[in-house]
Amino acid sequence: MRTRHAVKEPAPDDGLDLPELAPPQWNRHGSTMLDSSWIRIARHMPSLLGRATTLAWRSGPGDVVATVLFNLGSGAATAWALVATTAVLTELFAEVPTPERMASALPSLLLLLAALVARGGCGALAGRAQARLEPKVVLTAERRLLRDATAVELRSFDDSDFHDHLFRSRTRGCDEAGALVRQSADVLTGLVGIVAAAGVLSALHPVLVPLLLLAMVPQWWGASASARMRYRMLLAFTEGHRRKYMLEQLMTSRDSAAEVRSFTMERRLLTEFDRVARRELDVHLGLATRQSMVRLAGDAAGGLVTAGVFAVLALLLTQGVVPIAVAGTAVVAVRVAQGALANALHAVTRVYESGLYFSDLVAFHRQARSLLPRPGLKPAPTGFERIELRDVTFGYPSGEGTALKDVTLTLHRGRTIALVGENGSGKSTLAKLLSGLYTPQKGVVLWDDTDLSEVDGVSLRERVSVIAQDHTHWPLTARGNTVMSSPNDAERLTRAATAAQADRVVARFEHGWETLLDKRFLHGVEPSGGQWQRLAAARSFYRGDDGDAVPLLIADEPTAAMDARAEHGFFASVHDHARRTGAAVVLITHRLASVRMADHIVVLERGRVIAQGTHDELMAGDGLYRELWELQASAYRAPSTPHPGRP
Ligand SMILES: Nc1ncnc2c1ncn2[C@@H]1O[C@H](COP(=O)(O)OP(=O)(O)OP(=O)(O)O)[C@@H](O)[C@H]1O
Repeated sequence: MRTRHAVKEPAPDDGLDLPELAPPQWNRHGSTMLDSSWIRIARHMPSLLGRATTLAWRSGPGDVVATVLFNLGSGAATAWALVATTAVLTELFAEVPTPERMASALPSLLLLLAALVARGGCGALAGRAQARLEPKVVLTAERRLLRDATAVELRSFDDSDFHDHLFRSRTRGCDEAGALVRQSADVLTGLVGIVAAAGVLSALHPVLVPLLLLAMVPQWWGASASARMRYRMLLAFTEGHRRKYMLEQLMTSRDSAAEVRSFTMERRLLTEFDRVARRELDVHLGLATRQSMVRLAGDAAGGLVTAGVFAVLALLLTQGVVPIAVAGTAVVAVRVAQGALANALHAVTRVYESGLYFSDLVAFHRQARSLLPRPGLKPAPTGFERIELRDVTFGYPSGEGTALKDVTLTLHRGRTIALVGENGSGKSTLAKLLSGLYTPQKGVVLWDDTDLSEVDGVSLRERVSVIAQDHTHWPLTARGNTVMSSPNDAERLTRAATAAQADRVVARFEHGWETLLDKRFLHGVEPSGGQWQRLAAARSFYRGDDGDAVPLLIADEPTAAMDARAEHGFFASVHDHARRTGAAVVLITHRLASVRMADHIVVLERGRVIAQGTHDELMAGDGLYRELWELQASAYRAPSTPHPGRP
């Protein structure tokens, strides 16, 4: 019988029919820009220009001074050129024979030429200073972002708010800081041009200034319409672009290449791509028509108003209100001012837009400041005889409920403690608290009598060696991946590599320890999962092999990808490490056969310690540990069943 709500099975060449995407972080201010009025933009302008100046001053004060001075110089040269134009026209229209007119106009002509050269030179030098300033500003913003991102406490990365701010700042904030400064300088350039034209015209005849303002109205309208058009276009294209990007990634990336083929997804992906691309093309064509209509209307309005302004000038001329030379200069000034205004208006909208994205960066810095470790903490103790957790409770900022609840246990120097429990029971969280990456919300972690919440995190982490469950594949050589930030020592490297059996991995690399472990580099190689794990284990043995300086070694699922021989060797090395260095070792693993060797075993369930003791003690009871142990052991003890169909 058919169910009423049967799900339609896609045909193999149907697209993927992806649902609506969440709004992209990098374009989150697009709709704000679409709805912003000039009044709103003008209200924000002083503070944005102030911010741009401060930012620019911090990054390159010399270039800021040069930008301002050369822009002012360019404005002065524009005014000078307009005055010289009037003088040239006055001489040319004088009622004297032509050779005499030419001769007397020559000095003014030379002055005009000099003014134009000066204007061009100042413009070029201002442009150079601006071009130098932008990358410096971006660099300052990037450095500050990276400094804050690496300085904040680890828990910040579990906070989705912090993530959003960091992502937005990284993807657009820094570049927009540079754009904010560049566009602010463009606003200055445009304003200087307008002021120069208006100043000269008001000196020539006051009636010319309102005429100039009138001639600028179509520019204003054109700038508003084209800015709105631009944002509408960006918004309309965003969704399609992102879908196309996602599909392109799936079809071209190395990670998905094998599955695209194994599950024969090629046709469905291409069909979906075509569908999205066709929709995007339709939007594009529709917008192109509307854009040309707006441009046509803008040009027509601009032409009409400019013709009107010239008609008024002609009237003033015939009435004898302004002489012909002044009218000629006014025509030039109107063109200069219109050009400057168009540039300034475009720059103003971009300053506003960049300012919105830059505000994300400012918000990130503000948040990062509140997430820095407390200042004035004391250095970590050099060692301990025992580590004690008393009633420790911990919950992740973005997690639901608590990951650890009222955990109390003790670790001793030179002994191995194993944490066991089902997925999500809190083992890794407990390891992170022990390694000083997180601090509990309730209860204390003590190294002898020192409460770790009173200890500087960096100095504490220098005393702990960790093999993380999701260890990082560093884009470094095999040596770099093992030594990390410790001093390079050949004997120590050999010891660590032997303990983790990473020496056999390295022996197979053509360049030995100098082999780059990243395929993105020339001659780089990609180790297998198990080879990476051996290297990660060597990394922690290396760090731990530092006399008494590193008294705690934590291994979280260190052998999940290792073969049976490597796994056995690793656990033997861990116990040997504890005996040899006197360090306390915390071991997290689901392979209970390896746990048996631990001096003490702690069983966790839903964030609570439900049992602890030695293997024999726990096996004597009837709890979770015994149940899990029996399950694993029975898999090995089960008699082999013949394969159906085989004799
Ligand atoms: N970064 C995080 N943000 C929010 N919740 C988290 C985070 N990491 C872990 N948790 C939650 O904390 C609880 C304990 O997780 P934890 O990783 O400590 O378990 P585990 O015992 O190590 O599990 P596994 O055996 O699968 O590695 C789980 O409910 C998990 O969903």
